[in-house]
Formats: sequence, C-alpha cells, structure tokens
Amino acid sequence: MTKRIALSSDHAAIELRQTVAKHVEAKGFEAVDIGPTSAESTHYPLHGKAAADLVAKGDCDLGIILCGTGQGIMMAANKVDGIRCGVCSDTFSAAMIRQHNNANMLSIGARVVGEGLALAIVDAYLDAEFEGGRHATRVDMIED
Ligand SMILES: O=C[C@H](O)[C@H](O)[C@H](O)COP(=O)(O)O
Repeated sequence: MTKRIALSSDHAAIELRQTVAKHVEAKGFEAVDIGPTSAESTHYPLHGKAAADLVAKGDCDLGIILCGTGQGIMMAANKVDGIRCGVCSDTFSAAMIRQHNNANMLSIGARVVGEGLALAIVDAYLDAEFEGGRHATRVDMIED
C-alpha cells in the first residue's frame, strides 16, 4: 500500500514544503499536504500539531514538517503522544533518526538549508529503515 506522508509548514517554508510534496509524490508516496498555502504570517505550533495528529492517529505513516529553522514546529509536533520528530540539516542525521530512533516525523528549516540539500535530507529519511534490536529497547523507553 502507498505510504502517506503528512506535510505542513508555517509561512517561512511554504515554497519548500510544496517542492518537498512534489518530490515525495515522485518517489511513489502519497503527499497529504495540509498547508497553509497563503504566505501570510502564521503560527508554527498549529501546523506542527495538525500534521502530528495525522501521524499519531495513523491517517498518515510519516510526516515532514518545515518552518524557518525547523525547530519550533518540531517542538510542537513532539508534544503529541507517539510522535518522534527530529530536525535535520544533514543527510546522515536524517537516515539515523529513522534507523536508530524510528522517527515518524522529520523537520527541516527552510531558512537553514537550500532546496537541493532539503530534498537529499528527505531522500535519506524516507529511504532509511528502522533497525530494531537494541534501538527498539531505547525507543520503547522514550514511549514509556
Ligand atoms: O522555530 C520557528 C520558526 O523558525 C519560524 O518559522 C519563525 O520563528 C518565524 O519567524 P517570522 O515570524 O519572523 O517569520
């Protein structure tokens, strides 16, 4: 079954989010892009929570969220039970948050990385798989 990826951002990352949405569709995922579409200033906690809720409820398999730094929207998403979201500005971390931390959401800062690196980060994240084993013990500890 096609994996569904929840996408949201604040005003600082609309263009990059739309580019990421097209990229994940081209990779064979379904992009569930919940906006916003207007460049009007908005509040990242609203959008981080909205995407995190989709993942936490199982409506989406994974989530990719963006704001200026990726930090604020990540903090909001991580307040939702069952969400493990990391901010990444490099491809190694993007793969590792999946392989070791089983992160179900990725956050990116649109004012931190350019489009090329952002898409490489998305690829590293989506192409990686959770390794389980000792890492599962630790992820369970986070959930507890
Ligand atoms: O962590 C927060 C994000 O980087 C926001 O995108 C940022 O704070 C928005 O700033 P501004 O309202 O100045 O565009």
